[in-house]
Amino acid sequence: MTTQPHENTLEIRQLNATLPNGMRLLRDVSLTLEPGEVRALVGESGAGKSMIGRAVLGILPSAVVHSSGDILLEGQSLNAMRPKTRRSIVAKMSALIPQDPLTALNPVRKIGPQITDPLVRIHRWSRDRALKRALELLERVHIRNPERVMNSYPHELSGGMRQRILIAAAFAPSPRLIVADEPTTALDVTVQKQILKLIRELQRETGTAVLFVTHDMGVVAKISQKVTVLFAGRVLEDAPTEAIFNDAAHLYTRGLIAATPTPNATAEPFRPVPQDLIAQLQRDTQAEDVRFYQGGRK
Ligand SMILES: Nc1ncnc2c1ncn2[C@@H]1O[C@H](COP(=O)(O)OP(=O)(O)OP(=O)(O)O)[C@@H](O)[C@H]1O
Repeated sequence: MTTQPHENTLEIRQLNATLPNGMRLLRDVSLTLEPGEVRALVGESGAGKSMIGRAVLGILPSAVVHSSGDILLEGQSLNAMRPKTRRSIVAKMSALIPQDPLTALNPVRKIGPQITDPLVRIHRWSRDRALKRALELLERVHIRNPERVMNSYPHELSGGMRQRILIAAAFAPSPRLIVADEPTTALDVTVQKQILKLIRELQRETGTAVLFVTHDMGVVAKISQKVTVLFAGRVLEDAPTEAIFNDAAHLYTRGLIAATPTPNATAEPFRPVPQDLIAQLQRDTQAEDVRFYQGGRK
């Protein structure tokens, strides 16, 4: 079966997510992700980065109500689908590399079936094919003695190894889209570098489009071609990574870049994003909320 190439692997159109108390977590978020592209979602804690990733994967917290917007995977509107179809399409086309590899793995199951089961259940592969692919991917992510690791429980492995396993599991079915949600945050600095390198290499080899959630502009520079900068669930800036670093349009983006610690000793010292800028953005956000609710949108 041949499939038509689509311009965008992912398209998010004016996505809003609101809590029942009216708090807006996502405000008209729109973005696109082309095949083979890495887009970083960046912003400080609480900006809504993970919420976007979760919305795409259909795993928003139950407290969140969607108020409007749509998500398209290879041109197919997820809103237009029945929930069961939507879940099946999303599971077949996408995968998650989570922040915390320990909680993402089932502690009482061996590693092997945790990689192979989704390949059999969701992708309808034979057990043999799934096993072969799991071993191949474990080798690719530099796991020594993959047979032994497949037979181990998560607690028998280091945090770095567990994250390699989740990367192998995410790439195993060759998904069109991967959401990587701060995949290096829970790891120590040297392991972080290796994991980032591995995701970059696998992404380039497979051409999988990646939505990469991070708060770290250093990571943004290393991994992405495009960047969406978020503040309080709102897109402040959307631009190619090079443009963001050379000539960011928004003061907040410049603040984030200046606030990134650098190993270069001659660089300017670390400066947090100025408080008056944050306060101004918070006022803008509140004013926007007033307009939103006065306009009768819910
Ligand atoms: N389960 C939940 N129920 C209700 N609100 C939530 C829930 N999880 C997160 N939120 C709220 O949604 C907003 C966005 O959270 P989100 O996790 O997307 O932020 P983030 O940018 O990924 O930040 P971080 O880097 O801290 O993970 C925050 O205001 C947060 O308090």
